[in-house]
Amino acid sequence: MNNIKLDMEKAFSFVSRDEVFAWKETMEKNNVALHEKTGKGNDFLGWVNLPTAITEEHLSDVEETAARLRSKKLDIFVVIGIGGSYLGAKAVVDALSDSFAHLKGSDAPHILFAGQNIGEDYLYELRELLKGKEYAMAVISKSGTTTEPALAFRLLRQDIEEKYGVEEARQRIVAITDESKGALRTLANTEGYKTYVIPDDVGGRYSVLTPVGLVPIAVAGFDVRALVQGARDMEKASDVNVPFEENLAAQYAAARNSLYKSGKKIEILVNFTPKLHYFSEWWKQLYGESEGKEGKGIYPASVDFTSDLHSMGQYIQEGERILFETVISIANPDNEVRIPEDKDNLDKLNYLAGKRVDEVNKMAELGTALAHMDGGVPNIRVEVPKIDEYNIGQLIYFFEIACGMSGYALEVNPFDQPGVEAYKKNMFALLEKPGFEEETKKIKSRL
Ligand SMILES: O=P(O)(O)OC[C@H]1O[C@](O)(CO)[C@@H](O)[C@@H]1O
Repeated sequence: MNNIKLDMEKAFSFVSRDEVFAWKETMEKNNVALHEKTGKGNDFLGWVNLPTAITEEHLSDVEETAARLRSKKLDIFVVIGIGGSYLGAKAVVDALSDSFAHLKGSDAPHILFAGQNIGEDYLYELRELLKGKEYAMAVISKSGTTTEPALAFRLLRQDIEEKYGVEEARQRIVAITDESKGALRTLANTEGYKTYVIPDDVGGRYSVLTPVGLVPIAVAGFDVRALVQGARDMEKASDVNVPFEENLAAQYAAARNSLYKSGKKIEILVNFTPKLHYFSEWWKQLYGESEGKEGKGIYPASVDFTSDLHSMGQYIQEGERILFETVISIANPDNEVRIPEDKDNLDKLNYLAGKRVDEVNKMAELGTALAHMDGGVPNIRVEVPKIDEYNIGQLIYFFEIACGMSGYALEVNPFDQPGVEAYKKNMFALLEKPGFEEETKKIKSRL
């Protein structure tokens, strides 16, 4: 079953339906290359069949770990990781959580993140907070050597061992990393932490349905089975035997490539609910790292509407005409709020009395799409019935498989990220990391 609807009508006045559908053969071929592992980066395609490959035992194991940790009556579960080892869990947990859960208190621990930045104040304040809280943590790094999470884990590991003692700390740390390589694997084996493996053939940005995402999402109290089921159903709906005319992910990949070729260099992922803010951050890494290389690629940006209509709205309406929008539209919010009558009507809102707030939001969405279209910004709409585990699982796989097909259409390897190394090399040289002596000399001569 496919719950997602794709509406490209408001893009078709910029690139015709025929132009988009002319990608049929290419996208079908690209989909086969992903499934048969014959294209570029084919050693990183473990995510393609991941949803259907996830076993019952694996899901039970993740749920047992989550239950064991939660039995410690945690206030906070800290997830240490960066990029793909952070954004998937953050996206799903934020989408599914009550916006004010941290102030309302609940049975589930609050999920906080570390190692996703090198902000000294952030780390200081987090450590101060944790002193007075019950907590446990997951440390997530595929390579096991990324500086940001390694640094955060070095600090937080010392703290947790000091607070609970080494033995109990071991019971409160889960390590999610490579099966055999990397410093984190070595440490986890030595310490006897509960560990999960990030498969070799699944890159960070495609790893949300591995334990990288599933463990934090389960600890937060969400239904990982429904999430995986949503992804499984989208895996089926995007399979190679599904023709382009019915394969929405292939159509989305085609539309964005048509728009790119027509000069629309920036894709803005738009939401109309703040719950999806981090879903856009996850999507940005997925598309940015996959496509932005060899001097090519659509630049993935994002906005939260209607908030950002009052900041970025001006540029989108009238700035440089290199933009298109992809709107994730949620058909039904979880809750109902009706606008009350007001006897004085000073705000002149009585014409809305009795209507749901979502009706106003939906008209803002439609009005924005029409205005932006009139202003030269094509609009693709991805409609999802509601935000829940199942539908988020569908969306995740939809964007992943579309990204693979789209990256191949750009003729890049969508599964590497060589450009990320440049900053690391300079940072290590500047920090005088052993082994970087030559680079240190060179970089210092530039300062
Ligand atoms: O899980 P790791 O190996 O710590 O990597 C984290 C992130 O760093 C990158 O390798 C580069 O940003 C991403 O691709 C990845 O998601």
